[in-house]
This record gives sequence, C-alpha cells and structure tokens, in this order.
Amino acid sequence: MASTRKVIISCAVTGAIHTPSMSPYLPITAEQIADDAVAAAEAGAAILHLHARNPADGRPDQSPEAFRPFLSVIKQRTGAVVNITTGGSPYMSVADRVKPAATFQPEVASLNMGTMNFGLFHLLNKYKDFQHPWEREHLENSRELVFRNTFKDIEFILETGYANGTRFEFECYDIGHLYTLRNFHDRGLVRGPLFIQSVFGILGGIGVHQEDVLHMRRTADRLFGDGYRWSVLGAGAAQMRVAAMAAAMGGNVRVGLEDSLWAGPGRLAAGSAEQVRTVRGIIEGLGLEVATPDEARELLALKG
Ligand SMILES: C[C@H](N)CC(=O)CC(=O)O
Ligand SMILES: [Zn+2]
Repeated sequence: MASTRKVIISCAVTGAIHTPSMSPYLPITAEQIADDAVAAAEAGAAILHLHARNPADGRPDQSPEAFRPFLSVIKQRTGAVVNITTGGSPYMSVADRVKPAATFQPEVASLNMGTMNFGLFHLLNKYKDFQHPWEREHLENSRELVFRNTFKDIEFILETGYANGTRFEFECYDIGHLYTLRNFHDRGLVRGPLFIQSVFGILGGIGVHQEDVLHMRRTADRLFGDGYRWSVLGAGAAQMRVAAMAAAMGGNVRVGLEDSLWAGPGRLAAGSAEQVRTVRGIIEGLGLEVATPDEARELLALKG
C-alpha cells in the first residue's frame, strides 16, 4: 500500500508587509514572535519563516540583534526548521537583507527570484487610522517602491547561504521568476531538490486565479521535472483557497500572518496557529498527512 503523501506546512508569522494597526494579533516584539512561532509549530508547521521588527513601533528590523532573542527561544521550544528572510523589506539594501541569514546560518533562507514592483497602496482603501506615522508612508510609498534583487544580488545571497550549508525557499512571484531560477539551475548555481515557493496575489506579481496556480505548476513541472518541491502562498483573502488547490495538486503550503491577517471573511486570525490548524484540516480532509520537521528536512535535503 503506497504511503500517504506528506505535506509540508510553512508558517510566516510576521513579515514586513502588514503593520501593527492592521491587526492586534500581528506579533511585533521578540516575545510575541517567539510565542506565535512556537504555537504554529505545535499546530503542525514544520518550517517557520521569520522576520524581525522594532518592538517600539513595529517597523521591520533586519539587524541580527533583532532576530537573536526569538531565535534562541524557538530553538529551545520547537524542533521546527528555521527559515530566515533575506527579503527583509523593499526599503533595505541586499547587504543588510542577507545579514541575519549570514549570522545565524539557518537550515533555510528565503530568496526572491527577481526585482519587482511591490504594491501595498491599495491597502489604504481599507485602513485609515494608524498608530505610527511610518505605517501610512510604508503603504503610500509603495507606489514607487521597487523590491530589488538583481542577478548579481541573487548570486551574492546564494554564495553567502551555500557557504553555511543553508538551503533556499525560492520565492517566485511570477512565471519569469521560474525561468530565472532555471537559468541559475543551468549554470549550476543552485542545489536540488529546489524548494520553490510560488507567491500568488502580491500586486506586481501573478494573481490568485486557479489558472494562475495551474500555470505556475505546469511551468515548474516543465522546467524542473521532479527536481523540485512545490509550495504556495496566497496573499490575503486567497490564502486558504490557493493552499487547498495546491495541496490537491501535490503541493506544499505556506500560511501565517505575514501573508494574510484573516481567519475568514471579515474575521481576523488570532495568531498564525489558527491558520495552521485550518490548513491542516484541509490537508487531512484530502486524505493527506502533515510532514513533521524531520520529514521536511528529508524531503528538502536540509543540513538538520
Ligand atoms: C510575500 C512574502 N512576503 C514573501 C516573502 O516572504 C519574502 C521574503 O521574506 O523573502
Ligand atoms: Zn518573508
């Protein structure tokens, strides 16, 4: 009897897109980030994708010192795989963005496969009142904001990570990013199995329609055959629908308050663990099983 397929749940607990005034549940302090991450791991997340913030006003903070307090707690309290962002926020230089991963040498680090417009200004239609002035600026400035990751930047991040045995979550926000990854693959600059995180619903990238999800899957199959592990994240209200489609199509999933603040229409999630429980229900409802951190390590050939 064929063994049941294991689905890897990644959880991104805070990110750098959402701001404190958007949800009282968005973890900001190191203690809140650690507690939310541990709860997500206990709910079934095998991989924890981590950003840091300034505890005073929630502003994204990419200094290694901002990461250290919650990383040690997470390591003590869970066996989950740690995935440190190299995306940081679009306002940061690549040199700053890579510092935490270079310092802590995690099993996994995120890597955005290209430069892109990163639209957040549409969120101003929804959010009017902000505790901190930087929040409105963060959204307004996104009209002329470019998230920069040139081919040279990507090479630099790859070299930095691979030197420490770190593997990558290749974030592909559009079909062109898959072709970029294929080019790096053909030049022998990336190591398989490739962990591809398809990102749906960020303004500036691909949408959240089922045809978009299918298109990403088919293109990745054509470019990488069985040399990759596919995962998806859907931004905002599309999170669970995109996850359900991908799980049914042999994929893995990412949830968490970095990608969506919601538990349902008009209902804020009281933490990332609530979304992990929801997506776990979908996965088990499909007759599949959730991968443990060690099963994820094996599937992704991580250093452990
Ligand atoms: C849409 C997500 N915020 C993508 C992300 O997680 C980027 C990164 O941290 O490198
Ligand atoms: Zn991130």
